[in-house]
This record gives sequence, structure tokens and C-alpha cells, in this order.
Amino acid sequence: MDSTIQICRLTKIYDKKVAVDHLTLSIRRGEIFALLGVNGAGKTTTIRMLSCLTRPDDGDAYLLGNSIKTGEKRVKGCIGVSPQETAIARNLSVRENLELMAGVHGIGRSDAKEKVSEMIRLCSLEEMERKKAKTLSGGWQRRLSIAMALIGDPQILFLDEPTLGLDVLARRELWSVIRGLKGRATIILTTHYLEEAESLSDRIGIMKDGKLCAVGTDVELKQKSGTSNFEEAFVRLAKGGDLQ
Ligand SMILES: Nc1ncnc2c1ncn2[C@@H]1O[C@H](COP(=O)(O)OP(=O)(O)OP(=O)(O)O)[C@@H](O)[C@H]1O
Repeated sequence: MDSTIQICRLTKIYDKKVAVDHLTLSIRRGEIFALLGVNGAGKTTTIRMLSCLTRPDDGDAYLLGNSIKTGEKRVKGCIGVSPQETAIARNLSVRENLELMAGVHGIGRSDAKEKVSEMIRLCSLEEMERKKAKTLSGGWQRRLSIAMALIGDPQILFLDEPTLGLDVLARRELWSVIRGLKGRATIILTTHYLEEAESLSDRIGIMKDGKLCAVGTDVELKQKSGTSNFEEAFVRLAKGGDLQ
């Protein structure tokens, strides 16, 4: 299997709370992979460890062959992250935020202009290009955050709850942006919206108490849990666990 991310017994313990418990999983090149789970299941902690923001207590993960423990610099060079708390400069315009991020990635001035325009097109930000970030609605801010995460051409993109708090229309629009990224990067997203995981992702992993209790396509997960309804499948898997 052509795996881009190999997670081996990855573990994080906060005080006595095991947030991520010996998680083992591989994610294939080019796929959109959704991590689902109830509140506190360990999704964000997993993403934070994979993006070298939180250090694991045990286990390891390899991104394009680079260990998150010993190859932090190389890992950071191949990922883009759009976190839950969007890290945008509120007083700068959409274009200025992207130019700033291009500078962080060491893209020279003349190339940066071109690159920023490409990201604006890719994330359909044209009509907001000159607007200050603080005046944008949540959905537009999230698009900007994704464009910023993509500017260094990462091979792996992490999206932590990309449509949290967005209305139905903004969510659907963001889905089409995310779908448009398919093939450009391997995408790992966390979400609470079951229809989002079902509609966007190639495979879905369901976490419970820091463990992966099931992984597969939406069809496979429905089969495993003996139902044709994905919400019901999620409830059965997240409650019962260990149907993998
Ligand atoms: N910095 C921290 N210090 C202490 N405990 C933490 C910390 N971060 C997370 N936890 C705990 O670890 C567990 C997993 O949290 P995490 O945020 O990874 O879950 P999640 O699946 O992303 O949840 P949510 O869907 O609510 O965002 C929770 O019990 C949480 O309280």
C-alpha cells in the first residue's frame, strides 16, 4: 500500500487522562480521510501530534517517511494545517494575509504574487480579495485559513473541524472547495458532521476514548454495523467499538 502517513501506537496522556491510546493507522497517498468521534475522543490531539504541535508520550508516526519525533523539521516542511482557531491576521486583507504566509514559506516577491493569485482562485476567494479579514464571515475566514495552509504546496493537509459553526450553505460551499483539492494533497479532516465525512472522504476512522474503533469507507462501516444508515452506523460503532 502506498501510505503517506503511518501511525504506530501513537499515545498522548494528559495527567492521568489518556487522550490518544496506542493509535495505529495508515493513510494512503491522495486520499481524503475523515476522523470522526464524539467530544473528547482524541481527534484534535491526534492532529496536533501529527503536525508536531504536541509531543507524543509513546509511539510514533511517519509522514512521508519522516518521524514526528526525530524529523520535526522535515515533517513541518511537508504539511499544511488549518486549525480550529483560525490563525489569520485580522487587520490585513485576504491578499495581504496570503502574501504574509508566502513570505513565511520563503517564496520570493515576484513568485508570491502569482502564488497568492493561484490560492485565491483555488479557494474561490476572488470577491473577498481586498477585504480585511476581520470583516469576513466564518465561512470566508475558513476558506482563507485553508488557502494559507496550502500556500507552501504541502503534500499533506490537516483540516481540524473545517466547517464548525458554519451555516448549511457556507458548509456546502466549503465542501466544494475541499473536493477541489483532491489530488493536490492527502487530506486529513476532523469533523462532527456525519454527512460531511460521508460526502467528502474516501475513508473514515471512528475514534472513541483515544482509540480507533472502526475504519473503512462509509459503505464498509455501514456493512460492519449492519445498517444502511450512516448515522446509525456511527452510533453503533462509537458505542460498541471494536468492530474493526
Ligand atoms: N491540553 C490539554 N490538557 C489536558 N487535557 C487535554 C488537553 N487537550 C485535550 N485534553 C483532553 O484529551 C481528551 C481528548 O481531547 P481532544 O480535544 O483531542 O478530543 P476531540 O475528539 O478533538 O474533541 P472535540 O470533538 O470536542 O474537539 C479530552 O478528554 C480532553 O479533555
